[in-house]
Amino acid sequence: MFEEKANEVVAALPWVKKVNVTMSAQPAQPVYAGDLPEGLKKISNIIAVSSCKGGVGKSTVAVNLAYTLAGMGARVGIFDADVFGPSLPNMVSPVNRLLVVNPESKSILPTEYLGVKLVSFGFAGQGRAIMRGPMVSGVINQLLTTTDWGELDYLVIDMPPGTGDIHLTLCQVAPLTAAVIVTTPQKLAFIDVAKGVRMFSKLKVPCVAVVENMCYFDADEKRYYPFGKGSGAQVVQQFGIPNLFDLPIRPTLSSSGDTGIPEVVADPQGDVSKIFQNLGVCVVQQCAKIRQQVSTAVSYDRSIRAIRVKVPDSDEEFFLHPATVRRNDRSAQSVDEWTGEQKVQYGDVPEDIEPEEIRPMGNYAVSITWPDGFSQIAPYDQLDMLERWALLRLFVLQVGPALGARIWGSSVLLQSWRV
Ligand SMILES: Nc1ncnc2c1ncn2[C@@H]1O[C@H](COP(=O)(O)OP(=O)(O)OP(=O)(O)O)[C@@H](O)[C@H]1O
Repeated sequence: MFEEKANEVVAALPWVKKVNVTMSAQPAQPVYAGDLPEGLKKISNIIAVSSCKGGVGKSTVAVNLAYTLAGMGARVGIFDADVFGPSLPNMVSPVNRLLVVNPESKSILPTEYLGVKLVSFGFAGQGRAIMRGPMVSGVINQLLTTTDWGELDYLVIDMPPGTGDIHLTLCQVAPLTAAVIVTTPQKLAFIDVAKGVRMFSKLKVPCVAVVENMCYFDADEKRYYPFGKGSGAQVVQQFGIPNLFDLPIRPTLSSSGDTGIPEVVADPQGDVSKIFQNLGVCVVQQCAKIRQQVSTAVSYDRSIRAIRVKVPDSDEEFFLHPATVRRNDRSAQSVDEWTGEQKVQYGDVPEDIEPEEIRPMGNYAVSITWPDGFSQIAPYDQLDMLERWALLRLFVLQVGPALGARIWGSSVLLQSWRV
């Protein structure tokens, strides 16, 4: 398309006699090429698809996301990190269902289906595994790092459910670019999402999207929400993750898990494929942003004991008092997720607390590590709100006690509403 268009536009110039278009692309370099295992060196982005509970559709999302990215022209691989119950072998139909080891380099060669490279314990010819934790970590480590993935734009990792050892192993071995969290709309699932975001925050991996799977189904010209409307808005507010995708319950999605043809391949024009297209675009954009480090710069200025926030795409910057930032943490450790009641009291946070480390979490938040080891996720929106709140307080102090007290009262209310 680009070639044709370039030809057409250039040929239309009156002084052009002949057009010769050469298409080339500069492959993106992996972010941390330094100490990486050989097999991972030529991978540009590694995306973890994760859920805290089993059976919520994580593998379905991972596989369909991978084939969507491949459909967009990217070079893609899928690593099924679930050693106990690998799902990948049922969801795709490669001709070769066994991984091959290159006798010279001793590296594993992935199998392939419709151009996507695939590695799963289910293709290792071992049957279902009965292994203890350290063995599992070892197997995963070996499978991931000794595979010769070649040049890939995206490696999608279908993580095992939960937030355990295997996740730590994976994050130590492979530099994850971003995570996509899959959940279902039940109220309780919010707590799972929170756990997942927190785990990835500790591992310094930004969560770029949440997929709420099995949200609704359509019947008798009506839309039904069998598990309730979900807690998407809460996810957006608390963690500042702007990208939420609702996937419906579809018999075709379920059967595609058994037929070996991903839904986005079987029905590329269907509704479900459109949702995956949007998810794919979101992942591509977020990865590009993460790589370019265009996120808001948040740093700690020790000389004035203030957290400096630089607003993206502008020269504007503002400063926040570290203790105020810590006191306004909205995580489960600080606020009761059910009642909204504040657990951390004002006096619990020392006035002179200083952050130990501030790291960007993609484009939406920073992760702040405090001296007591607590890792706080502070969405940029929240930091911005704290700045407004500080300005409001200044205004109250200036307008005098009587009017000030009334405005102060309403601003305290604002504060507790987390506007
Ligand atoms: N939106 C959906 N509509 C209908 N069926 C679905 C949908 N999403 C997933 N399923 C089905 O639900 C089952 C569980 O999905 P999947 O294997 O993707 O979940 P998982 O979270 O990866 O599970 P596990 O933890 O066991 O790996 C599969 O049979 C799948 O086909």
